[in-house]
Amino acid sequence: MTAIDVSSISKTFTKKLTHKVRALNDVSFSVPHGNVFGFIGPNGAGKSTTIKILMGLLRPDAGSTSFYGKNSHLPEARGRVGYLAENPAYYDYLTPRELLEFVARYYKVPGAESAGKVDEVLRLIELTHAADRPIRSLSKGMVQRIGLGQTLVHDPDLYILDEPMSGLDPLGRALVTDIIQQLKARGKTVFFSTHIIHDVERVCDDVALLLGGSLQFCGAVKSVIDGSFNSYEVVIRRSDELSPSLPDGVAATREGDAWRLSIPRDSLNALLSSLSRENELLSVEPERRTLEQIFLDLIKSHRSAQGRE
Ligand SMILES: Nc1ncnc2c1ncn2[C@@H]1O[C@H](COP(=O)(O)OP(=O)(O)OP(=O)(O)O)[C@@H](O)[C@H]1O
Repeated sequence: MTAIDVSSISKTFTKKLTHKVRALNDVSFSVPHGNVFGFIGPNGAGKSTTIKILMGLLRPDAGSTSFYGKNSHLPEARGRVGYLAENPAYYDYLTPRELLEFVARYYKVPGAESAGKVDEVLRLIELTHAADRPIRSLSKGMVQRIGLGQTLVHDPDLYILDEPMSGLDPLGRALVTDIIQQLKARGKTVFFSTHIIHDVERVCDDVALLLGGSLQFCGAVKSVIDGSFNSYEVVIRRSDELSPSLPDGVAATREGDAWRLSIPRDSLNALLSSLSRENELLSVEPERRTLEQIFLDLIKSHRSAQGRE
């Protein structure tokens, strides 16, 4: 079942009457139900514009979006969604408990369940101790956690979170990634935008990269990382000079009675048989790059291609 479908959306903003900004250019992707999906891209790539179109806060110039097969702008489609906006503003004289009770009433959570649900969410976002203090007296990170909390109150199937880790310290980020993992374990779908690619690598099944309003990549995180390596790290035991001598392109460092070699993928087979004849092989591992390194390279090559145009 497809939770989110984005089909060929485009959006151009007009600034100062004449200046046009093409924020999205024919973007399409879909998110299967039960998936944790990371939506990444540099500042101005079009992430928030996509999310606002999904939530019906902006109309696309072309294309369409749906939640579970229904136009995402319809109230019955949006009722299944918990949404965290990029820069949410709350009535700051309310307390976290009052705000969550308000959200529960808005989503018609039955009165008998509401108090228990609000307490559960306060516990989950670790704000029980501050539940009855006005929001204006809370830190930025606590307010960000309330933002996540208000998406959880009506227990929706789908979560659309615009930068849920923004403004959080490492403990706060770990809490958010933990909540996302709990949602996944309960069969929920989570779609979130972020600049923190490391968090995508930790929690996401799939990832999409948006650059300059166009989708550059969309696929499984595991396949990006598994497919990205182009060399192997080989460790051999040998306390004197290596034999046979190494060809160009192979880096070697000595560590005590072992040597650590970095061997290009296409030279591995040939070299491994001669190395193993004269040395004791300790390990052979692909030298994987992180998702961050892979995407930074993609972003840099996109920018240099744009510079050449
Ligand atoms: N209301 C608007 N009027 C004019 N231009 C806009 C408007 N909203 C967004 N833009 C422009 O559209 C482009 C995409 O912006 P968007 O906020 O979607 O990017 P983003 O990927 O979410 O960036 P960030 O990571 O900085 O939040 C940018 O060039 C931005 O200046």
